[in-house]
Amino acid sequence: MTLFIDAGNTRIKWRLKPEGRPALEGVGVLTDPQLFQAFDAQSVNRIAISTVISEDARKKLHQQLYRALGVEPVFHWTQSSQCGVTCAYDRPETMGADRWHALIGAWKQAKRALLVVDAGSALTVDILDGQGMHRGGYILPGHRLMRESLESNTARVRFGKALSQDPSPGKSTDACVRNGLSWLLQALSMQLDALRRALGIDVDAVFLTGGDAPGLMQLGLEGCLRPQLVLEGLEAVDAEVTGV
Ligand SMILES: Nc1ncnc2c1ncn2[C@@H]1O[C@H](COP(=O)(O)OP(=O)(O)O)[C@@H](O)[C@H]1O
Ligand SMILES: CC(C)(COP(=O)(O)O)[C@@H](O)C(=O)NCCC(=O)O
Ligand SMILES: [K+]
Repeated sequence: MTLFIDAGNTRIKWRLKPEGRPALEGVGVLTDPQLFQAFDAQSVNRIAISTVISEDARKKLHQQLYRALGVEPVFHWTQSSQCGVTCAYDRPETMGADRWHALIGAWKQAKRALLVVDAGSALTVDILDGQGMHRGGYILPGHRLMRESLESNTARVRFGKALSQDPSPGKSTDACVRNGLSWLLQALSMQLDALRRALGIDVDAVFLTGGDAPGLMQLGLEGCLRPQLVLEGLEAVDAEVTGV
Protein backbone atom coordinates (compact mmCIF):
# COMPACT_ATOMS: atom_id res chain seq x y z
CA MET A 1 0.00 0.00 0.00
CA THR A 2 1.00 3.61 -0.43
CA LEU A 3 2.13 5.86 2.39
CA PHE A 4 1.17 9.51 1.73
CA ILE A 5 3.15 12.22 3.52
CA ASP A 6 2.63 15.99 3.80
CA ALA A 7 5.81 17.39 5.39
CA GLY A 8 5.26 21.04 6.35
CA ASN A 9 7.52 23.55 8.07
CA THR A 10 6.19 22.57 11.50
CA ARG A 11 4.63 19.13 11.30
CA ILE A 12 4.38 16.02 9.19
CA LYS A 13 0.97 14.62 8.39
CA TRP A 14 0.64 11.08 7.01
CA ARG A 15 -1.96 8.61 5.81
CA LEU A 16 -1.80 4.90 4.99
CA LYS A 17 -4.62 3.31 3.05
CA PRO A 18 -4.79 -0.44 3.63
CA GLU A 19 -7.04 -2.20 1.14
CA GLY A 20 -10.48 -2.89 2.53
CA ARG A 21 -9.65 -1.30 5.88
CA PRO A 22 -10.07 2.25 7.21
CA ALA A 23 -7.17 4.62 6.56
CA LEU A 24 -4.54 5.05 9.27
CA GLU A 25 -3.56 8.68 9.83
CA GLY A 26 -1.20 10.58 12.04
CA VAL A 27 0.60 13.84 12.77
CA GLY A 28 4.14 14.18 14.09
CA VAL A 29 7.40 16.06 13.89
CA LEU A 30 10.39 15.07 11.76
CA THR A 31 12.74 15.06 14.74
CA ASP A 32 10.75 12.31 16.48
CA PRO A 33 12.59 8.98 16.05
CA GLN A 34 9.35 7.09 16.87
CA LEU A 35 7.59 8.62 13.88
CA PHE A 36 8.61 6.01 11.34
CA GLN A 37 7.89 3.08 13.64
CA ALA A 38 4.20 3.82 13.19
CA PHE A 39 4.39 2.59 9.59
CA ASP A 40 4.17 -1.12 8.94
CA ALA A 41 7.45 -1.96 7.17
CA GLN A 42 6.02 -5.11 5.60
CA SER A 43 3.21 -3.61 3.63
CA VAL A 44 4.34 -0.16 2.40
CA ASN A 45 5.47 -0.52 -1.22
CA ARG A 46 5.14 3.09 -2.33
CA ILE A 47 5.71 6.44 -0.62
CA ALA A 48 4.36 9.68 -2.10
CA ILE A 49 5.40 13.00 -0.55
CA SER A 50 4.30 16.64 -0.73
CA THR A 51 6.78 18.88 1.00
CA VAL A 52 7.99 22.46 1.48
CA ILE A 53 10.90 21.72 3.84
CA SER A 54 14.49 22.69 3.00
CA GLU A 55 16.51 20.60 0.59
CA ASP A 56 18.71 19.33 3.46
CA ALA A 57 15.69 18.30 5.52
CA ARG A 58 14.12 16.69 2.45
CA LYS A 59 17.21 14.56 1.83
CA LYS A 60 17.21 13.51 5.47
CA LEU A 61 13.53 12.54 5.27
CA HIS A 62 14.27 10.54 2.12
CA GLN A 63 17.07 8.65 3.92
CA GLN A 64 15.02 8.02 7.06
CA LEU A 65 12.14 6.59 5.06
CA TYR A 66 14.39 4.44 2.91
CA ARG A 67 16.09 3.04 6.02
CA ALA A 68 12.83 2.39 7.85
CA LEU A 69 10.77 0.99 4.99
CA GLY A 70 13.19 0.02 2.20
CA VAL A 71 11.19 2.08 -0.32
CA GLU A 72 12.46 5.06 -2.37
CA PRO A 73 9.96 7.85 -1.80
CA VAL A 74 8.52 9.81 -4.74
CA PHE A 75 8.28 13.58 -4.29
CA HIS A 76 5.49 15.40 -6.11
CA TRP A 77 6.02 19.08 -7.03
CA THR A 78 3.86 21.85 -8.43
CA GLN A 79 3.20 21.49 -12.17
CA SER A 80 1.92 23.99 -14.70
CA SER A 81 -1.22 21.84 -15.03
CA GLN A 82 -2.38 18.63 -13.34
CA CYS A 83 -5.62 16.83 -12.38
CA GLY A 84 -7.71 19.58 -14.01
CA VAL A 85 -5.96 22.47 -12.22
CA THR A 86 -3.75 25.07 -13.96
CA CYS A 87 -1.13 27.00 -11.98
CA ALA A 88 -1.05 30.83 -12.15
CA TYR A 89 2.70 31.05 -11.53
CA ASP A 90 5.07 31.70 -14.44
CA ARG A 91 7.45 29.41 -12.57
CA PRO A 92 5.15 26.69 -11.12
CA GLU A 93 8.09 24.85 -9.54
CA THR A 94 8.49 27.77 -7.09
CA MET A 95 4.96 27.45 -5.71
CA GLY A 96 4.77 25.37 -2.51
CA ALA A 97 3.76 21.78 -3.26
CA ASP A 98 1.42 21.87 -0.25
CA ARG A 99 -0.57 24.73 -1.82
CA TRP A 100 -0.75 22.93 -5.16
CA HIS A 101 -1.87 19.63 -3.66
CA ALA A 102 -4.44 21.37 -1.42
CA LEU A 103 -5.88 23.06 -4.54
CA ILE A 104 -6.09 19.72 -6.34
CA GLY A 105 -7.71 18.09 -3.29
CA ALA A 106 -10.32 20.85 -3.21
CA TRP A 107 -10.89 20.82 -6.99
CA LYS A 108 -11.34 17.05 -6.99
CA GLN A 109 -14.27 17.51 -4.67
CA ALA A 110 -15.85 20.81 -5.72
CA LYS A 111 -15.21 21.15 -9.49
CA ARG A 112 -16.29 24.81 -9.27
CA ALA A 113 -14.78 28.14 -8.18
CA LEU A 114 -13.26 27.78 -4.71
CA LEU A 115 -10.91 29.17 -2.08
CA VAL A 116 -8.30 27.25 -0.10
CA VAL A 117 -7.06 28.69 3.19
CA ASP A 118 -4.13 26.77 4.70
CA ALA A 119 -3.40 28.08 8.19
CA GLY A 120 -0.10 26.29 8.86
CA SER A 121 3.26 27.81 9.82
CA ALA A 122 2.55 30.34 7.11
CA LEU A 123 -1.05 31.17 6.22
CA THR A 124 -1.85 30.83 2.54
CA VAL A 125 -4.94 31.67 0.51
CA ASP A 126 -5.40 30.39 -3.05
CA ILE A 127 -8.18 31.02 -5.54
CA LEU A 128 -9.43 28.66 -8.26
CA ASP A 129 -12.04 29.70 -10.82
CA GLY A 130 -14.78 27.45 -12.21
CA GLN A 131 -12.45 26.13 -14.95
CA GLY A 132 -9.79 25.02 -12.47
CA MET A 133 -7.58 28.03 -13.30
CA HIS A 134 -5.51 29.20 -10.35
CA ARG A 135 -6.17 32.93 -9.98
CA GLY A 136 -3.26 33.50 -7.60
CA GLY A 137 -3.06 33.71 -3.86
CA TYR A 138 -1.52 35.20 -0.73
CA ILE A 139 1.21 34.15 1.71
CA LEU A 140 1.11 35.63 5.23
CA PRO A 141 2.90 34.76 8.46
CA GLY A 142 0.80 32.31 10.49
CA HIS A 143 -0.39 32.93 14.03
CA ARG A 144 2.67 31.43 15.72
CA LEU A 145 5.10 33.24 13.39
CA MET A 146 3.41 36.57 14.09
CA ARG A 147 3.76 36.03 17.84
CA GLU A 148 7.35 34.85 17.54
CA SER A 149 8.39 37.81 15.39
CA LEU A 150 7.01 40.22 18.00
CA GLU A 151 8.70 38.36 20.81
CA SER A 152 12.10 38.07 19.14
CA ASN A 153 12.25 41.63 17.81
CA THR A 154 11.11 43.58 20.87
CA ALA A 155 12.51 43.79 24.40
CA ARG A 156 9.40 44.53 26.40
CA VAL A 157 6.50 42.95 24.55
CA ARG A 158 5.87 39.80 26.57
CA PHE A 159 2.63 37.83 26.47
CA GLY A 160 0.93 34.48 27.00
CA LYS A 161 0.48 31.75 24.41
CA ALA A 162 -3.28 31.15 24.51
CA LEU A 163 -5.31 32.34 21.54
CA SER A 164 -7.67 35.15 22.49
CA GLN A 165 -11.23 35.31 21.14
CA ASP A 166 -11.51 38.90 22.28
CA PRO A 167 -10.83 41.59 19.65
CA SER A 168 -11.42 44.54 22.04
CA PRO A 169 -8.58 47.01 22.78
CA GLY A 170 -6.20 45.58 25.41
CA LYS A 171 -5.20 47.28 28.66
CA SER A 172 -2.06 45.28 29.38
CA THR A 173 0.80 44.11 27.14
CA ASP A 174 -0.59 40.61 27.21
CA ALA A 175 -4.11 41.70 26.22
CA CYS A 176 -2.83 44.18 23.59
CA VAL A 177 -0.93 41.41 21.80
CA ARG A 178 -3.38 38.57 22.21
CA ASN A 179 -6.46 40.66 21.41
CA GLY A 180 -4.53 42.37 18.63
CA LEU A 181 -3.93 39.04 16.92
CA SER A 182 -7.55 38.10 17.37
CA TRP A 183 -8.55 41.48 15.85
CA LEU A 184 -6.22 40.93 12.90
CA LEU A 185 -7.47 37.41 12.27
CA GLN A 186 -11.05 38.62 12.47
CA ALA A 187 -10.19 41.22 9.82
CA LEU A 188 -8.68 38.42 7.73
CA SER A 189 -11.93 36.46 8.05
CA MET A 190 -13.83 39.52 6.83
CA GLN A 191 -11.47 39.97 3.87
CA LEU A 192 -11.88 36.32 2.95
CA ASP A 193 -15.62 36.61 3.22
CA ALA A 194 -15.61 39.68 0.96
CA LEU A 195 -13.36 37.91 -1.56
CA ARG A 196 -15.59 34.84 -1.53
CA ARG A 197 -18.73 36.93 -2.14
CA ALA A 198 -17.08 39.01 -4.87
CA LEU A 199 -16.16 35.80 -6.69
CA GLY A 200 -19.59 34.24 -6.16
CA ILE A 201 -18.12 31.37 -4.13
CA ASP A 202 -20.40 29.79 -1.55
CA VAL A 203 -19.26 28.77 1.93
CA ASP A 204 -19.21 25.07 0.95
CA ALA A 205 -16.46 25.86 -1.57
CA VAL A 206 -14.16 27.49 1.01
CA PHE A 207 -11.73 24.77 2.11
CA LEU A 208 -9.93 25.32 5.42
CA THR A 209 -6.89 23.32 6.44
CA GLY A 210 -3.75 23.62 8.61
CA GLY A 211 -3.15 23.49 12.36
CA ASP A 212 -4.64 26.93 13.00
CA ALA A 213 -7.81 26.43 10.94
CA PRO A 214 -10.03 25.44 13.90
CA GLY A 215 -8.93 28.59 15.77
CA LEU A 216 -9.74 30.76 12.75
CA MET A 217 -13.19 29.19 12.55
CA GLN A 218 -13.76 30.12 16.20
CA LEU A 219 -12.95 33.70 15.21
CA GLY A 220 -15.67 33.62 12.57
CA LEU A 221 -14.05 32.22 9.44
CA GLU A 222 -16.63 30.22 7.50
CA GLY A 223 -15.83 27.19 5.36
CA CYS A 224 -15.35 23.43 5.39
CA LEU A 225 -12.63 22.11 7.67
CA ARG A 226 -10.47 19.55 5.82
CA PRO A 227 -7.40 18.79 7.98
CA GLN A 228 -5.99 16.33 5.39
CA LEU A 229 -6.66 18.36 2.24
CA VAL A 230 -3.01 18.30 1.09
CA LEU A 231 -2.94 14.50 1.44
CA GLU A 232 -6.19 14.22 -0.51
CA GLY A 233 -4.69 16.17 -3.42
CA LEU A 234 -1.42 14.26 -3.17
CA GLU A 235 -3.34 11.02 -3.49
CA ALA A 236 -5.08 12.27 -6.66
CA VAL A 237 -1.76 13.35 -8.18
CA ASP A 238 -0.08 10.07 -7.33
CA ALA A 239 -2.98 8.10 -8.81
CA GLU A 240 -2.71 10.14 -12.03
CA VAL A 241 1.03 9.50 -12.24
CA THR A 242 0.82 5.77 -11.51
CA GLY A 243 -2.37 5.28 -13.52
CA VAL A 244 -4.07 3.51 -10.58
N1 LIG B 1 -0.26 20.35 18.56
C1 LIG B 1 0.25 21.29 17.77
N2 LIG B 1 1.58 21.25 17.49
C2 LIG B 1 2.14 22.18 16.67
N3 LIG B 1 1.43 23.19 16.13
C3 LIG B 1 0.12 23.27 16.37
C4 LIG B 1 -0.54 22.32 17.20
N4 LIG B 1 -1.84 22.65 17.25
C5 LIG B 1 -2.00 23.76 16.50
N5 LIG B 1 -0.81 24.16 15.98
C6 LIG B 1 -0.65 25.32 15.12
O1 LIG B 1 -0.56 24.80 13.82
C7 LIG B 1 0.54 25.35 13.11
C8 LIG B 1 1.16 24.28 12.25
O2 LIG B 1 0.13 23.80 11.40
P1 LIG B 1 0.47 22.74 10.28
O3 LIG B 1 -0.70 22.75 9.38
O4 LIG B 1 0.89 21.45 10.84
O5 LIG B 1 1.71 23.49 9.61
P2 LIG B 1 2.80 23.07 8.56
O6 LIG B 1 2.05 22.49 7.39
O7 LIG B 1 3.46 24.36 8.27
O8 LIG B 1 3.72 22.07 9.19
C9 LIG B 1 1.51 25.85 14.18
O9 LIG B 1 2.21 26.97 13.71
C10 LIG B 1 0.60 26.18 15.34
O10 LIG B 1 0.21 27.54 15.28
C1 LIG C 1 4.03 29.25 1.89
C2 LIG C 1 4.55 27.98 2.54
C3 LIG C 1 5.72 28.33 3.46
C4 LIG C 1 3.43 27.33 3.37
O1 LIG C 1 3.90 26.15 3.99
P1 LIG C 1 3.68 25.85 5.56
O2 LIG C 1 4.13 27.04 6.31
O3 LIG C 1 2.21 25.64 5.74
O4 LIG C 1 4.49 24.64 5.87
C5 LIG C 1 4.97 26.93 1.44
O5 LIG C 1 3.91 26.70 0.57
C6 LIG C 1 6.19 27.39 0.67
O6 LIG C 1 7.30 27.26 1.11
N1 LIG C 1 5.94 27.93 -0.55
C7 LIG C 1 7.01 28.37 -1.45
C8 LIG C 1 6.72 29.74 -1.98
C9 LIG C 1 5.41 29.85 -2.78
O7 LIG C 1 4.48 29.06 -2.58
O8 LIG C 1 5.35 30.75 -3.63
K1 LIG D 1 0.92 23.42 5.02
